[in-house]
Amino acid sequence: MHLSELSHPNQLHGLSTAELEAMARQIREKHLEVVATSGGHLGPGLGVVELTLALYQTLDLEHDRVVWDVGHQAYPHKLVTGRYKDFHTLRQQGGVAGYLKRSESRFDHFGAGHASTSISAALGMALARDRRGEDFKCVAVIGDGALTGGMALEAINHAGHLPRTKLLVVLNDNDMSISPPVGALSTHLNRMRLSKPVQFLSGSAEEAVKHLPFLHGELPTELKTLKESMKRLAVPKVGAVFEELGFTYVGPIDGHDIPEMVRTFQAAHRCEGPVLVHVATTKGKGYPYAEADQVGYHAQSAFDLATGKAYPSSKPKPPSWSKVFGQTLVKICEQDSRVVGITAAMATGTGLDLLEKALPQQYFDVGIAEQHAVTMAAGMACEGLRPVVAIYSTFLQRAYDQLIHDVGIQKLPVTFVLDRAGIVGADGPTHQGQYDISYLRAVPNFTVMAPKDEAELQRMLVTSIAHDGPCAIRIPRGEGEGVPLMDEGWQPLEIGRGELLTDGDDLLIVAYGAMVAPAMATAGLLQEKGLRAAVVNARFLRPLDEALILPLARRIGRVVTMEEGALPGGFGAAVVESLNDHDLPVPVLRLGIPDVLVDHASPDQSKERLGLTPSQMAERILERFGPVFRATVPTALAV
Ligand SMILES: Cc1ncc(C[n+]2csc(CCOP(=O)(O)OP(=O)(O)O)c2C)c(N)n1
Ligand SMILES: CC(=O)[C@@H](O)[C@H](O)COP(=O)(O)O
Ligand SMILES: [Mg+2]
Repeated sequence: MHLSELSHPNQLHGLSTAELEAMARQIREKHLEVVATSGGHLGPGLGVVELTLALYQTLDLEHDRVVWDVGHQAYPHKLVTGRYKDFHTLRQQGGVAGYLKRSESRFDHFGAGHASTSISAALGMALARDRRGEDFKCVAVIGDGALTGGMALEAINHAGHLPRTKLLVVLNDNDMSISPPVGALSTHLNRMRLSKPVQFLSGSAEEAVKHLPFLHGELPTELKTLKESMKRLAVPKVGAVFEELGFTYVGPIDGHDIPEMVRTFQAAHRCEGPVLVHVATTKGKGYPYAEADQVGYHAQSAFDLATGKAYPSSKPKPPSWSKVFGQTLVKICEQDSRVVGITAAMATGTGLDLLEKALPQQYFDVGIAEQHAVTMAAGMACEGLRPVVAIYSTFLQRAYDQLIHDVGIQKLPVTFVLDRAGIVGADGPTHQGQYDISYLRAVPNFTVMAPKDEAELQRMLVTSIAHDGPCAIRIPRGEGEGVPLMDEGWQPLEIGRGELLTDGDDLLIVAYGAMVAPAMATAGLLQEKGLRAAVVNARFLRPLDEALILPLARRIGRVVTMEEGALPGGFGAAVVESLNDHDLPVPVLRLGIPDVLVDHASPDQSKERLGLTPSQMAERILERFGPVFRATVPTALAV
């Protein structure tokens, strides 16, 4: 059977190993073709092709549940659950999502995108199953990176305490997070995988004796048993950690050996209580470039399959916000040894890999552990360090209590750089940096700011590090505005002071962060209609520059706010509240992300859909204030 004929994963039942291996080749081919064409996560899915086929051959997906952790590795899952023909639309507007999505398929039993949630969800399903007296398998497939997330360990702690709750946890151990994994757990997992006895006992025993004629290429049962018992005795049992926590541990087994996995999963399904099957895989398996550069091929934009290289961009791009942040922080750390950079397993994404290379002693990667990162930074700040925590806006959501409880209330000098703040695009709703303006507004003692461009980012960084209290700076995904940058000597900003970029009497536009450039473009379009708008770069959400904004609002009488964030509780709401608190009944048009989920699409497509392009914003302004403009600005709109 060809992959394209598969409409239900149960069609995998009864296929021979050879047929499954042929299917594996077809999955890899499709996976590579689509990701090379439109970008996406490459290495993770290539590593779980055989795992997916073997696991699904032992499950009845009409009844059983499978929860994939993160879901970035689940392209093979999508290809064997009826989405082969649409797979070319991966991560495109209206197309197949890049993560599991309950609304996309009945085989997507739980959505994700953020790591370390799968065991909790699968355990919840198992407990519900038992309460309802039903009988289906519940399986969580979690990576070694995601296993470093606190939630995963919380779930293991709970599941291991329920000896009669059947649950299968498949640990996909490819010895990689996005970067090489960090932490004691990862070292422990590796001890089993890499120890000499297991290496000897794994494949080499068969190889060593296969040529002996009387063995006919087979390892005699006695030697197999001996091998197994030696394996179990000769190396520290990595399973002890899980077995002491109440799990039956099996492994590590070869995650590319379909028959071995089928046998093991079938045996695991017969076990009572929680079972953990430790599967050793290779991230990027089957594509040499991805195997050789597992960090670089975790995720890729469109690339040439033959060379593995990204297509050259048509015109030179300015450095990304993340790169400017990373480079600037290196310079600051060189001049001030109190300053340290902290990432939660996102060194390359945040630009902190530059600090790791330049000043490793001032760099910390805590693994996928955002809560720990925040509170560790708080502890560092108590002892005189100036920690800079770089976490994506969406992933920082996971450490909200730590922001309040450990940093804000104690007013500790920690700087947070929220990368990917705003619309990120193809990663969709779980990854949009949509909520940080709202969720930071209420956190006590925080100074919250957003730069209009990379030069202002540099100034905000030095301002934050010098400030004796917590600060948060949000920056968007992708390349910056391309403004000239200084190498050092950045002038700190006055906390709470915005800037008037251009004055005008017909309208006041107050823009925040990455919306300042679009605000200026919108003002330009309005000027073509005879309208002169004042534009303020707010710079600060907290404290808001009321001394600048309120007199302008009072004089002009019409306000538009612009933010690349959720409108509920966002920047515009802060301006409205300020006007209200000062009894200024000035009409405000708030432009931003309404109370909706922003699905996967390109950032430009999403902005178009949300009415956030300069031309759309100009139209919306004219629609809202048109009558007033006609009455008070006769020359306006006449053009
Ligand atoms: C809470 C959270 N923090 C960070 C990330 C970013 N992230 C996506 S995949 C990944 C690495 C996951 O490693 P692993 O679970 O081993 O999966 P692999 O990529 O190796 O298949 C990280 C850090 C995330 N998705 N969720
Ligand atoms: C799966 C995951 O969460 C990360 O790989 C994320 O997709 C990275 O996002 P960026 O591509 O914006 O760094
Ligand atoms: Mg991994």
